[in-house]
Amino acid sequence: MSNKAAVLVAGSWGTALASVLADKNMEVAVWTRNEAQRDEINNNHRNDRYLPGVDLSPNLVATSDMKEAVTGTNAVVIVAPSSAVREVASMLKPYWHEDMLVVHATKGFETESLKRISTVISEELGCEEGKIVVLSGPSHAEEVVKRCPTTVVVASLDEEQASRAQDLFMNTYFRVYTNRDMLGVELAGALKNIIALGAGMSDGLGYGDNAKAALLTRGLAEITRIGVEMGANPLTFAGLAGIGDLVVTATSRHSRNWRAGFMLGEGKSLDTVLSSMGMVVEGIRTTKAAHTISEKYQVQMPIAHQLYNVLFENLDPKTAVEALMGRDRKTEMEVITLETWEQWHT
Ligand SMILES: NC(=O)c1ccc[n+]([C@@H]2O[C@H](COP(=O)([O-])OP(=O)(O)OC[C@H]3O[C@@H](n4cnc5c(N)ncnc54)[C@H](O)[C@@H]3O)[C@@H](O)[C@H]2O)c1
Ligand SMILES: O=P(O)(O)OC[C@H](O)CO
Repeated sequence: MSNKAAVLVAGSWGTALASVLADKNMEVAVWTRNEAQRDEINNNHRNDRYLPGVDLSPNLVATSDMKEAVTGTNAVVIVAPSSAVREVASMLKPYWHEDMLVVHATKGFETESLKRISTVISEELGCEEGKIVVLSGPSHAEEVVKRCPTTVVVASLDEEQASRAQDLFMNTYFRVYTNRDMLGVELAGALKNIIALGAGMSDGLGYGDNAKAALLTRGLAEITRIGVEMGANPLTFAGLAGIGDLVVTATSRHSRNWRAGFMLGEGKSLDTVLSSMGMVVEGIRTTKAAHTISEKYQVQMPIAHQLYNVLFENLDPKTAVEALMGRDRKTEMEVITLETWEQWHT
């Protein structure tokens, strides 16, 4: 692999992943459409809007020219918001070649088509889905740039591509595991943001740790239920991309999803919340996607359903909690067992 990597785009997570690579003494080109941001990175080694107060490595160079960003590299990392992935991948297309490792670190779906991000990228590049790797797991950009110990998972339909991605990113503070279940890793990374919104909302309403533990546990149950129905391995949801990322997102003030939920719980409107964030809150689009997916697969996702009502049907958050607490009596053991999953897949 060449010693140069390209990262498309320069938001919080793109800049943090670029820093991981720069710490491995790689030459890293970060592509951004924003020329002021490009100049700030190149002249001041800062990206203050997205990572305030962080000094970036001089190995990290920004450019607004896609050709310049990706020329001379066979490792490209796409870290655009889900709403922009198709557009960014289409800009990469003229420079894509068979030997290029393409890793994406976006957590969401293409809302209109309900496609996963790896599908969107492979469609735009005109390549097999096995050429794409997803990187996911519990990882706040703010902690990665401080070199706090962090573990993530990379998954691909092609294990060799996943190993290449593991080699690319692994360093002393950034530990990378592989996983063969790309579908499960992508679903877990996207869907946990809904539960993080709900956990923030619960905190904003003034509810306590009992409520949050309930949301995390039952949230994981509904993520696993839909994931297994769609063909994912249930064990993926017990791993870094599942419970790991759910915990880090739903319990941390770094999380934009948790913060947005908190403000909604305090009674702020969705418009007010969005205009004050200034960064992507993927859980909002993902709640819409999950609402449609749960209907399509006829799988109950009660927490996502109530979040949908709060976000898009003006339901008062407190009433949403009452609706969740007042559901029909259930047994806890409805989550599909590994045995059942294996029977379905043999
Ligand atoms: N921030 C984190 O800690 C973190 C960690 C893991 C995964 N992620 C995921 O990474 C993805 C990106 O999140 P982020 O935190 O970097 O977002 P961000 O809000 O910090 O930055 C988004 C960037 O995308 C750019 N952008 C938006 N639309 C664009 C377009 N059409 N063309 C080109 N650039 C465009 C913006 O200008 C901005 O620089 C999300 O899916 C998120 O869930 C984030
Ligand atoms: O800040 P959030 O809520 O987008 O979450 C960031 C990451 O997904 C945490 O792993």
